[in-house]
This record gives sequence, C-alpha cells and structure tokens, in this order.
Amino acid sequence: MTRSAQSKRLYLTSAPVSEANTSSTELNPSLYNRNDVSRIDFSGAGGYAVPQLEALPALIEYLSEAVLVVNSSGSIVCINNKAAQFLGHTQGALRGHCWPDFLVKRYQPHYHNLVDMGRRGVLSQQQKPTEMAIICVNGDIKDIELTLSYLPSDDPLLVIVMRDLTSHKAECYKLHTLACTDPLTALANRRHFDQMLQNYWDECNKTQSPVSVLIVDVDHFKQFNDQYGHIQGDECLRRIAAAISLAVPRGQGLAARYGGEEFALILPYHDEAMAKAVAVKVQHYVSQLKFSEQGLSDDISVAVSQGFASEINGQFRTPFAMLCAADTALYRAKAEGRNCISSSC
Ligand SMILES: Nc1nc2c(ncn2[C@@H]2O[C@H](COP(=O)(O)OP(=O)(O)OP(=O)(O)O)[C@@H](O)[C@H]2O)c(=O)[nH]1
Repeated sequence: MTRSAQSKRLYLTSAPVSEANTSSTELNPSLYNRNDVSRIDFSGAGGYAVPQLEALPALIEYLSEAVLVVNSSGSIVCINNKAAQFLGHTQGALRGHCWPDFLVKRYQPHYHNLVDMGRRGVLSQQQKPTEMAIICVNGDIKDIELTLSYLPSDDPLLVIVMRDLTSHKAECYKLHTLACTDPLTALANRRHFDQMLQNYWDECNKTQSPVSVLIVDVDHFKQFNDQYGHIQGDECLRRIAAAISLAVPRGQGLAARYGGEEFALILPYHDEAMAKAVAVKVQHYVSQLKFSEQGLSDDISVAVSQGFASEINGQFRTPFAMLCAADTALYRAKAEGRNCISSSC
C-alpha cells in the first residue's frame, strides 16, 4: 500500500484504537463508532482511496441527509431511504436508474460540469452546494440543494447529497413578496417600483421600444381625511389603488403606491398616446368610485391629477429623468385646476 493510500485509511470499526491511529487526524469523529463492526477500506489501486462498495449502503443509511451514490455512467449504485422517499420510490426500484434523468433538463449541463470537474480533480471540497430541481417519480418538481463529492478510483463514484428547498423557497417567495408590496393597498411599493422601472427601461431600450411613466395624485385628500377620518381615508386609498390596477393593461406594466396619496405606473411599450389612454381610464375608474359601502354619503367622490412622460427617441437619458419629467407634468396638472392629465411634452 502506498503511503498516501495508507494515510487515507478510514475505519468504521471496532478495531483497536492503535489500528486506527495511523489516520486519526483524518477521521470524522461523528463517523467513528467503536461498536460498529462494518468497515470501509480506502485502499484502492493507484494510491486512490476507494471505498469498498458493500459498506456504502449501510453507511449512507445512517446519515440524516438524503444521499445516493452514483457510478461514472450515472447509474444509482445505492440510495438511502430518505433519498428514495424524496424521489418517490423504493430503494430497490431506484437502484440502477440513471440519476441525471431525475434532474430538470436545464440543470443537467451544470451537473455534468460538476462531474467533469470531479473527474479532472478540480472539484474543491469547499464547493458550495448548488441549487437544482429534480423531477420525482410522480412528476412533481422539487427544488433541491445538491452537494456532489467525487470518490476517485478506476471506477469513480459520486456521492450526492440532496436537501429539500421546497419550504425554504416558499418562505423566500413570501418574504420577497412582502418586501415588494405596499401593505395598505397591496400594490407594488416604491422600492419595487424603482427596481422595475430600471428593468423595464433596459428592456425597452434594448428593443428600441417606447416606455412611459404615469404619476397619479389624489386631489384634496387632506380634506377627505379631515372630514371622514384616517380609517376611511385608508379605505379610500385602497379603492383608488384597485381602480388604478384596473386601468393597467394585463401583464404589461406595473402599478405602485409611490408614497402617501401618490401612485405611479410603469407602462412599457407605451408611447405617449397609449400612456394618455391609460391615464384617461384611471381618471374614469376613480370618478366612478362610490363610498356608500364604506358607510359614507353616496354623493362623495374623489378625483386625481396625473402627469406622464414617454421615452421614445432618447430624449431622457435615465429612467429617473423620465420620472422627474412626469412629476413636473403632475405639478402642472395640479396648477391647472386638478382632476386633469398633463404630459411632459
Ligand atoms: N388615510 C391616509 N392618509 C394618508 C396616507 N398617506 C398620506 N395621507 C394623507 O394624504 C394627505 C396629503 O395631503 P396634501 O399633501 O396636502 O395633498 P392633498 O390634500 O391631496 O392636496 P393636493 O394634492 O394639492 O390636491 C395628508 O392629509 C396625509 O395625511 C395614508 O396612508 N392614509
């Protein structure tokens, strides 16, 4: 046995301590069990550490993670119960199956790349787990975090550890939604608006398409609050938000609460005429609001002033410049008597 192979000897054995001592620095204490009679001998040819196959199924069965071992052609050599349950079949039925077939197609090149790195000896043990997705036997798709370890030998083995990311992803999605949403109106919040404005701006610039922004400000809202109270004011803002949402073409653009009683819309692929048409709809839907279902008099109505700007031929250098122009147009609409629409042009 070469010195390097000897130094990689790992025992899961009841062997005397002196026998295991040669590699004590390499032992994982959690694997070392004096009462366990099974033994893995890493004494393969060519100086590689080769685990004897017979011990692997028993070893991985003890692990708390979902683990499977795959050979160089991708066939599952052994799989623990947790991984089998995760994939949705029995251990026996899964043995021999082609593991990469369980991976969602778009992740397969990345997986093969990791395997190739292992083969070339450049797969670092510090390699971070990789997010992928698998298709279970019943067709369900599950997000996973995959860690791949390469056991080199003449017939190399890959040890794959999977962690279920389903609940983690659901939690992330929930948090992301919360971080992007205005709690009062359920529209996008300003942070999300700013981010999306840049995204839409880039997208429209790339395709040389127009993009517009529209700012909507409730008229004399202080009076509404003063007369009917802030709770009624809140409900009024919710209803205005819903009316504004109705005016945004489905799947095209974004409506956000920009702050206080001010709303903003991004209208990608909208030129000036199209943006104005959306503003007219907003004005109409808001004017139709009735507040009797809030317990207020039927003759109460609200109105909005609006300003918009459209980028068509490179007149604005940044999305922020376009937004400022829409804001200036809004001020003009207020100055011109409110309940009207003003353009930056
Ligand atoms: N109820 C409620 N009121 C809000 C909220 N955010 C801002 N406001 C109110 O919106 C009002 C805005 O008042 P102003 O800035 O004077 O504007 P305005 O009365 O609408 O007048 P113009 O915009 O000039 O037509 C203030 O009374 C704020 O308290 C909110 O979340 N809920």
